[in-house]
Amino acid sequence: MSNSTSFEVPQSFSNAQQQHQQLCNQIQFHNRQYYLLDDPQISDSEYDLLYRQLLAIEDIHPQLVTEQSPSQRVGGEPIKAFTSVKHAVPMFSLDNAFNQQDLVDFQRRIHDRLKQTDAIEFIAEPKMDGLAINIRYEQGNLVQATTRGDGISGEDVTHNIRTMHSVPLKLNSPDIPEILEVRGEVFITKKDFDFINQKQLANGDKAFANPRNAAAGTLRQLDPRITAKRRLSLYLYGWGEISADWQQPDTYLQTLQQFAEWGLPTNPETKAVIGAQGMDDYYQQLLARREALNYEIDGIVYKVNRIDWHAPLGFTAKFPRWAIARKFPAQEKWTDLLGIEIQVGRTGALTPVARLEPVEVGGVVVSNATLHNQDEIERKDVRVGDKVIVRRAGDVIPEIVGPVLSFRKSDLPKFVMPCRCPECGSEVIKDGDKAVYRCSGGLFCPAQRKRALHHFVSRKAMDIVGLGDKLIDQLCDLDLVKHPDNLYQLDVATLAGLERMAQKSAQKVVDAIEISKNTTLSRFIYALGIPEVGEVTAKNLANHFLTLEAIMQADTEALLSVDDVGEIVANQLQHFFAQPHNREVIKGLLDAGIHWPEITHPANTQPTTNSPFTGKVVVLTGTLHQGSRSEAKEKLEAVGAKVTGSISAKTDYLIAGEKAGSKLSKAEKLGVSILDEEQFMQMMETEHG
Ligand SMILES: NC(=O)c1ccc[n+]([C@@H]2O[C@H](COP(=O)([O-])OP(=O)(O)OC[C@H]3O[C@@H](n4cnc5c(N)ncnc54)[C@H](O)[C@@H]3O)[C@@H](O)[C@H]2O)c1
Ligand SMILES: [Zn+2]
Repeated sequence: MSNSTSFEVPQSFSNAQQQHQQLCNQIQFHNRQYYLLDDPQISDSEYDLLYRQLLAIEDIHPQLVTEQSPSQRVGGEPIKAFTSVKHAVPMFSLDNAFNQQDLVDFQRRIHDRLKQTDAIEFIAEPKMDGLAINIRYEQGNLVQATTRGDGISGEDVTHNIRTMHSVPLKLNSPDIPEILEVRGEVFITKKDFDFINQKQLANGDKAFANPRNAAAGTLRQLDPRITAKRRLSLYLYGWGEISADWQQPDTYLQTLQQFAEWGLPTNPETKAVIGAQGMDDYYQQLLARREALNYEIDGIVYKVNRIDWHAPLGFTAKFPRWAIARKFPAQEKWTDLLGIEIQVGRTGALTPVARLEPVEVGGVVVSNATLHNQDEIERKDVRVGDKVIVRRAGDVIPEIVGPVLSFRKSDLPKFVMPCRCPECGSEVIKDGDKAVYRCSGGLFCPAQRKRALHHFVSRKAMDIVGLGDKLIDQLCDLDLVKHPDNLYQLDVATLAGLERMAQKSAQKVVDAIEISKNTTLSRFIYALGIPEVGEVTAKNLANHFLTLEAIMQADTEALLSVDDVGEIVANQLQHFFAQPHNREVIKGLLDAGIHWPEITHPANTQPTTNSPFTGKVVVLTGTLHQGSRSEAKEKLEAVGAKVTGSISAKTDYLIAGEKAGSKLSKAEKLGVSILDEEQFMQMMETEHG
């Protein structure tokens, strides 16, 4: 392994020796957890760091290298439950490269040893994140399959390998060597990994930390029926013992191609590349496609393609000198979950955000990650105080995969959503059956300020012309406006002082604000921006209750008797008006002079016509040719129809214009009467005339 990162190696021999011993102990412990128990206690990058420290010490103090050092041993000892099998040819690990310079050095070392100067041809393959297997065929029959183990002896897992559909039990070609050992990686696809983990959790079992772990846990099962269920995959990338009389092709790539022709699974991504530049091109190209592959890879493996060069290059205690693995930046790190903070969004939605002990993942330092909502936290069961797995794949925002449960020493309390908004102290309520929690202080909450104001001035609300989003943002940023009632205190001088505003435009805005004071009750209700209360509901409320006071005082029962108001809407209304802050702002608006004409003939309680649409629930969809949908809606409402946005069993008519889509099919399914535009016009006209 190359040492591109340098560590402080103690100069005094006795200090170095002491530190070396500590590292050996730590690494041996983690090797056991990882290779034998399939239960790692630290992330791979943390492990790699320990390992590189060990190498750095041994580099400066070579007398510390003994046969027992983890640097001289491959993997872990075979587990006792399986029969231990000595490999005919040892199974090695791979040297690691962490950057392009390491690959340049790798090629230079090969040049030196072979006394070559030309760019070397390598084969490049994805480094599958699974575990190594040796499969032995005799006279074309699969006779044994073994794990790598400590490289000298492995575990006999023939019973499990035989369950894999991709592994031929018999090779049928006439040119199969008497003895043929093929080597490759047993792995689990991303899809199968998710599937297995869901099953594990559903059965109350521990989820696997990563696909490698799942593959190892699955392959090292005593009961092959479990293995068979979990769908292992295999790609071959090498060989062990092969009968000496076999005419092996000259190159690595041709040998793999021969395996493929015999029906053995090999990775179609495998390619020949030239020199350090070729290695880098392949690396970059695969790194860019990493997410799209259906299996996890943790790097690229390069091997000298000419087989006759392998012997002169030879092996170290751990790996061949003719191969190297360039690691991808780690996508997953483990870190501490220090706290869960609540962010309030523009719509008042509360989002829990994990505060993390800062950790570098995939090249950026991550100290926060969204946990989305309460359901997500419960599903993942993350708790403050946990060690959590943070993942950042490609350019995707970092996410928390889950806790490392083996680290949870004591019972940590579960997370609960606060019942008050951290920004404004208003009550927090759950959004119907959705997993969203929302601050109910819509008019007052600083987090919701801009959005509340944009909505307040919009055309269908208070319709304040000239008060655009950008101007509102400026007013908020300068703290000139906090709540909608502050708009009515703005004067020309203040507005004229703002960016891109002149005396004349400022005067126009002030005039528009003044004009907006004369409004209707339904517009006013709509302008308040109460969640779930759209234009239609606002109109129905106004027509039903006639006054603002009545709406504000209405109890659930009264609210439910209004058209279009269900339990969710009733709940939102009550919570909204219960907030003292919201009431204050409403009072401020009325004090500023907002008024509306008294409602004497509410449209839908005293319909003036007897159209076939009177009292009917109607939905509009698709493109209409005679005027817009909102015009059609006005006409319908004028004859006492109730126009709603979605099809349900209560819908009486669907008016379907051109290019009607899902609403049309839903109406058909529910047996709702469907009218085209012409039929609709006819029905409207005949009754009017
Ligand atoms: N978290 C922990 O506690 C812990 C403990 C021990 C080891 N580890 C991790 O295990 C790794 C070291 O394990 P290792 O010794 O098995 O080495 P390795 O996984 O880095 O590389 C060797 C292995 O790569 C695999 N491989 C995949 N594709 C290959 C290809 N195309 N050609 C050849 N080989 C291919 C083979 O299984 C081979 O045995 C490191 O990533 C280390 O972080 C972690
Ligand atoms: Zn709030």
